[in-house]
Amino acid sequence: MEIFKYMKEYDYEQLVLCQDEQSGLKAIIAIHDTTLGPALGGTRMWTYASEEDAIEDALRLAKGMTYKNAAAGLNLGGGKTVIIGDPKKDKNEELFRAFGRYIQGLNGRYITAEDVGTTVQDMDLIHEETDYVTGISPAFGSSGNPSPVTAYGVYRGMKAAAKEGFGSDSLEGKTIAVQGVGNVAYKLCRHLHEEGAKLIVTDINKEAVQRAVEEFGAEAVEPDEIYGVECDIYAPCALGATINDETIPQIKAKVIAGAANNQLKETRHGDILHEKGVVYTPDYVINAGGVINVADELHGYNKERAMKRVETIYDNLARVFEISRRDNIPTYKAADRMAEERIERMRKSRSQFLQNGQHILSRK
Ligand SMILES: NC(=O)c1ccc[n+]([C@@H]2O[C@H](COP(=O)([O-])OP(=O)(O)OC[C@H]3O[C@@H](n4cnc5c(N)ncnc54)[C@H](O)[C@@H]3O)[C@@H](O)[C@H]2O)c1
Ligand SMILES: CC(C)C[C@H](N)C(=O)O
Repeated sequence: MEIFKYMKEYDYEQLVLCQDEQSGLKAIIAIHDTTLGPALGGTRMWTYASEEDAIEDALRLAKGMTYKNAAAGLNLGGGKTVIIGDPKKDKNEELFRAFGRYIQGLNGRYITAEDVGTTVQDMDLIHEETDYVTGISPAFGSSGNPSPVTAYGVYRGMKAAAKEGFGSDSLEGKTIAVQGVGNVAYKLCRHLHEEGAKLIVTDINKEAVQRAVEEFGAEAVEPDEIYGVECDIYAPCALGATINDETIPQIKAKVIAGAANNQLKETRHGDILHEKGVVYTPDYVINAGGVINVADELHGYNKERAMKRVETIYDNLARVFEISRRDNIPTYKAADRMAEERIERMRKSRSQFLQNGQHILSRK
């Protein structure tokens, strides 16, 4: 991978490599765009096949956060971190504190939070060294684990997608295939079960599947069977790139709506879904509940205010579907257009009222 060429092509601002021998920290902080404000995005801890894979993941996820934050109406740019390591084996206090010092060194250009493989406890350790971390324990007056709020936002967004696909936003009696029943999807399944949906679930973690079977009466299938099941809605809630050349021919759902980031392997897969008449719900619009929730901490956390904003996911998606229908473009393009137009509008107006390029943290 030619890193500068890649960064130039997609307009990245900064890539920071952090190494600390003592703790074993190897982290990559990618900052995509700070036009709207400091870059906010979670920290993922994962075992990558190569350093190049890790860098590419950080870059892709950071760009996704630029679009997610812009589309959600937040005054925040996009960034993301990946820590190379096994979250089950390689975590220690020194590692997260060393990482916290690297974040502090960026002086507010990047603010972190949870992502796959990291927890509230990890954020509390990072907080020992920096203020530029959100999703820390409620004991600090913060919002805690963002996953339940992400799940609620996905649930509301799925209803907006159902309205587009089936003419009604009721999920009662709908069959929903859920891939991955981890932190977000477990809570999502609870909302869906309470509304009377039928659930088909899968996960590589058998205990997670068993919990969904026992608590929500879900039907369990093997991980590679989930794409082909008879269902109304497919909800990808594990990792990214599951909508691809192999899976699209198998998917029978009319609507795709789930929590995972970067669901389309390539943008052309969004074009194929559009041609097939499948309602694809852009991932970064539907899964913005968590970031909306942690972003509220920057103003002194107020749960009621945060949840009110999470409700806007329904209307944001209705707008995306409307643009897609009006201009006959795939929904992912409609969402990109909405986000890019906001960034461009703010880029122009900022020169009129924020001459120093100050961002919201400087007003704290
Ligand atoms: N947690 C949040 O607030 C949040 C916010 C926005 C987006 N997301 C995205 O939503 C997704 C889920 O996040 P999470 O916090 O629930 O993560 P998680 O790790 O708790 O859950 C993911 C689940 O997927 C399972 N899984 C992994 N590979 C699988 C496969 N091939 N087949 C079936 N199951 C598989 C895992 O075993 C795990 O149970 C991720 O893509 C994440 O980036 C999460
Ligand atoms: C809580 C957020 C800052 C990060 C979250 N993992 C996301 O992808 O949206």
